[in-house]
Amino acid sequence: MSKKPMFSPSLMCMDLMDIKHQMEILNSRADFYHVDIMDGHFVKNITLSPDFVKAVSSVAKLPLDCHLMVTTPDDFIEPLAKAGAGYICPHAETINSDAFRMIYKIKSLGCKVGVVLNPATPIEYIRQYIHLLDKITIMSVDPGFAGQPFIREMLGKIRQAKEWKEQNGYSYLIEVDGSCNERTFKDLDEAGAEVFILGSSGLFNLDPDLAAAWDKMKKIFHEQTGK
Ligand SMILES: O=C(CO)[C@H](O)[C@H](O)[C@H](O)COP(=O)(O)O
Ligand SMILES: [Co+2]
Repeated sequence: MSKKPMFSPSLMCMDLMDIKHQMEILNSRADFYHVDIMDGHFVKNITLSPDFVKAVSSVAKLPLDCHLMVTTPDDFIEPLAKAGAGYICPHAETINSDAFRMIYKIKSLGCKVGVVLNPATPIEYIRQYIHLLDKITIMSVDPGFAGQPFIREMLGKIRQAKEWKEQNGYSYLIEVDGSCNERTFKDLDEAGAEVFILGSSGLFNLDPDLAAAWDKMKKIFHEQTGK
């Protein structure tokens, strides 16, 4: 049976002058909100923050899914849980020395836990704890910026995540971050992606009216995947 795709608009790609109105439109359409948190160190950019999560939590009717592009994710876990994060997702590259401690800490605060993999990081890197995760996110661009070209080599990593999930009965969601749009939906879906993070090319640039942009995105997705 073909699974229903899930969509997660990337809030850093929104019109930041119009956040409340756009979230009201997306509340009844999307499945998650993707919140990029960067520290200017793990990646050379600075975007959203725990304060942002707190500010939008009163409007958000969907889980706030926090993608931590920071060198010291431990510093962000409690502030994010308090701010209303639904999922807290550090990068695998930043938790090698305390992965299990970090995973259990996130769960103990009542949040779901995800881990994000850079394009250059093999999926084997998270093999020892993958069964504990609610979500794995495969970056299909190097992290830090929106609007970059898709890295096709990531399709094999998505297939591997799907194979392990099916073989072992794991429950993690398989999510893709980076250049999910009309050029990639078909290949991503065939490989096994379940959650598609939508940035400018996948959603926000499709139409100045966000409800119309959403309909266009859904139409494109359906034409390409039959879903
Ligand atoms: O993590 C990210 C970048 O480091 C993001 O989630 C971006 O918002 C996302 O990549 C934006 O989507 P795009 O289609 O790649 O512009
Ligand atoms: Co992201």
